[in-house]
Amino acid sequence: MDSLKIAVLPGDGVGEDIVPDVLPVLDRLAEIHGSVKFDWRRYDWNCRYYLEHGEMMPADGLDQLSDHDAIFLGAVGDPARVPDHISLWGLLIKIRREFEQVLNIRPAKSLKGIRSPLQDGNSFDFVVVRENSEGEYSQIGGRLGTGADEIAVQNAVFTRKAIERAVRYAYQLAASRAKKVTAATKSNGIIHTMPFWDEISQQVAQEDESITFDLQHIDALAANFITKPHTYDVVVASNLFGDILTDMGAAMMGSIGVAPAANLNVNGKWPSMFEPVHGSAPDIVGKGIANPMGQLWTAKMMLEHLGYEDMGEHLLGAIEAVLADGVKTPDIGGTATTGEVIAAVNAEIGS
Ligand SMILES: NC(=O)C1=CN([C@@H]2O[C@H](COP(=O)(O)OP(=O)(O)OC[C@H]3O[C@@H](n4cnc5c(N)ncnc54)[C@H](O)[C@@H]3O)[C@@H](O)[C@H]2O)C=CC1
Ligand SMILES: CC(=O)C(=O)O
Ligand SMILES: [K+]
Ligand SMILES: [Mn+2]
Repeated sequence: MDSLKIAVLPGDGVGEDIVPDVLPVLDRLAEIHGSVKFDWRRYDWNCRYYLEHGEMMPADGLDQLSDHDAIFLGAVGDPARVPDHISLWGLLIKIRREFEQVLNIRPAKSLKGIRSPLQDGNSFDFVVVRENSEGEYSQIGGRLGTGADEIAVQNAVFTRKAIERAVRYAYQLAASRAKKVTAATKSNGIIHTMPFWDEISQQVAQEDESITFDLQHIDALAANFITKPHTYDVVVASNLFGDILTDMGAAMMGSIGVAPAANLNVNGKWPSMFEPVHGSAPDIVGKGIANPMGQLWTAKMMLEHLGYEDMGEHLLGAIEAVLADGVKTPDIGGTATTGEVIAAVNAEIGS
């Protein structure tokens, strides 16, 4: 039997409320399928660790993580105690960068049992491919001066290699879906990087004419998400645009608590990392009402990535059945607790 060595990082906030309780569901799924078992290795690296040690993870933290089949993470951030740029860049973004998890794949679709805030919210199904290694999230820049003359400069970095990689991945994905790729741009306002993005994505688009390709300015695209969400299949976007569009996708589904994500390493050198779209939700932490669906659906993406598609489908089926049954946390209109939703998914999985 295969054994999968998975690094488990609950992280902060609701990550700690959800992640540990999701693992037994996956163990049960593995037991039923009989072809694999999980070897969970927990790492409690988070803002508490930072306050004790002055860093978000040990100096050899990445070394320790490198030796796993995947990383299963909750969320990072405790903004009342540690500035976000320190906590996120010290753990989450550090792992994404150092492990070359260059793509962040974030599906969104209408789900039975959840009411979308959209008027036309019952028939959308799209995936955002977010460039995850560069773009607007760069460490290049700085601050200068004081008082009224104080300034800050932040440089965005775009490379041909990363743009081609993201658009090609979007194309591959679209080929197995509705054969449509939309690239998010803003070349009418950002005059160096975004025309570069447009040019390269159009070049990649020319390689495969079986896919419909469209460039849309991010402002119009955001509006279209609201008014005609069913017109999207695969959306490819820079790091910042993809970050924003995927919180929108989550909201369109009914709550950020249900949205999953995969940070993919595509060169096979390091593990990929699976974490839901949401953050640590400090406003609801410890109340037992955090929605675990996003973390569960994220687990489905991890299983799929590791080659256990059947287990992933089984899990997603159970998630959808529980939603349709109305076992829901308050963010999606229910009264169930985190634990009750997880128990319902566990029961739905069968034995
Ligand atoms: N990938 C990550 O680890 C991310 C971390 N963060 C960090 O998380 C902290 C909070 O950030 P926010 O901007 O407030 O975003 P957030 O995603 O944590 O919360 C936004 C809103 O969604 C709700 N929410 C989030 N997850 C939920 C769940 N599972 N069930 C029900 N409701 C849920 C929260 O209660 C809040 O009202 C910050 O430190 C931020 O930097 C934010 C986004 C992503
Ligand atoms: C940090 C953040 O907001 C994200 O990765 O989605
Ligand atoms: K997260
Ligand atoms: Mn985000």
